[in-house]
Amino acid sequence: MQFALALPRFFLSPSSSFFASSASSSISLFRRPFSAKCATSPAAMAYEHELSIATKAVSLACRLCQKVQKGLLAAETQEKSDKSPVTVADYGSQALISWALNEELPQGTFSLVAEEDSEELKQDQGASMLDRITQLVNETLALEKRIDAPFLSKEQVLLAIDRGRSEGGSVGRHWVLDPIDGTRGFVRGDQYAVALGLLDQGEVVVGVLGCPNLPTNLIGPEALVSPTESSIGCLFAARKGAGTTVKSIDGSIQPQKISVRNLEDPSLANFCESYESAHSMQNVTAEIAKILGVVSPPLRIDSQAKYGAMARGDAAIYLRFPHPGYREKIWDHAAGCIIIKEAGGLVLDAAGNPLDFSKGRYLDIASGIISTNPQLMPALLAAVQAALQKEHHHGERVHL
Ligand SMILES: Nc1ncnc2c1ncn2[C@@H]1O[C@H](COP(=O)(O)O)[C@@H](OP(=O)(O)O)[C@H]1O
Ligand SMILES: [Mg+2]
Ligand SMILES: [Mg+2]
Ligand SMILES: [Mg+2]
Repeated sequence: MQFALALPRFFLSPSSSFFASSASSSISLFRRPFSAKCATSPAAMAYEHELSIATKAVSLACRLCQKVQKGLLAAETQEKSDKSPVTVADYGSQALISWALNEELPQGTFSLVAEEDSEELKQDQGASMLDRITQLVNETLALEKRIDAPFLSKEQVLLAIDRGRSEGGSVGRHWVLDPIDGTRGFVRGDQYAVALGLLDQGEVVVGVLGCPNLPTNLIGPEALVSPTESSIGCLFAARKGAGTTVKSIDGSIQPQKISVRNLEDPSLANFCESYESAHSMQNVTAEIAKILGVVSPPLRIDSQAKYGAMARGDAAIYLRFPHPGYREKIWDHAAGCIIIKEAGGLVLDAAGNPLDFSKGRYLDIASGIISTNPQLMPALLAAVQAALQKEHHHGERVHL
């Protein structure tokens, strides 16, 4: 019988689970999932193992990113062909998460849709960057304090990064990774997120957002001023049907259930949007806010940290209206989308359709992504249509 081929490696040999030996409390979690996955498991158990390994992989990557952000040197940042920045931390985070998930999942089953690839690193000018990434990955793995901490070669690092080339789609399971979302914020010393999701048959069923610079206290207009109690670094986690939780990355705050703001009067709402004005048309978002009667100033933060912040009530509305021609990628929204949905919110395109993650690496939407609670959504959709009509009349190439 060829049974063993289908078994996860950690199941065949307990010591081969990377995470299991680093935290004794996790051992039982890592041995349970195989039976949970193969038996007809109750809905409450679905994706529990996947959420657990995703949380651990994202925590590991956050550690690497925090270390790099503290001492980022110019030599550690590159410009991609589309002029966007990429750093040693983007590559290191992708390598770590890809490697860790592949270790934990049944052999041959791991499919990853991720933002980065190793093309630039394989060029002559990428050699020193690859050395640094390999060093960072191994230093981070060693911090897990395993006696037999693995050591990855440069080739293994490149291989792990390039596992992210999957096209995703509507069949089977695909992990979706943005190793650093908001690289511009990361380089600026601001907000960024490590964003990992899991698609099953085209639907996002698990999402984890590590936001190492997000205060654990609320940051919206109703934030209580209690600076002594706030720590920095939040990890949001959601799985289908089980709600959304947030905990602190440093372990000082245990996971707590969170929900979006339960607000019905749009004039009392506030909204969040990109920090980078090039990523979203701020004249359109200002017009939408005006139509709704929103008076609070926008909360502008980089990355999917916006989705996390909204899921715990920092903002009641999320608005994103890229300039015409921009194509949204699934890794920029997959984790954030389930974190909002499981916190009771809705994420739609500007026409009111749910986001479809089953079409490959891109989201196939005409214009804009919006999010709020179900009570406010009808008024928001009406305001969006009115604002887009107005833009259209002013001659901007806005798709309606
Ligand atoms: N012109 C543009 N319009 C909209 N989004 C853009 C953009 N250029 C880059 N982005 C995306 O915006 C993401 C950051 O999100 P936000 O605007 O919410 O901070 C970037 O993720 P990366 O930083 O992972 O490349 C990138 O995918
Ligand atoms: Mg990028
Ligand atoms: Mg991104
Ligand atoms: Mg990125």
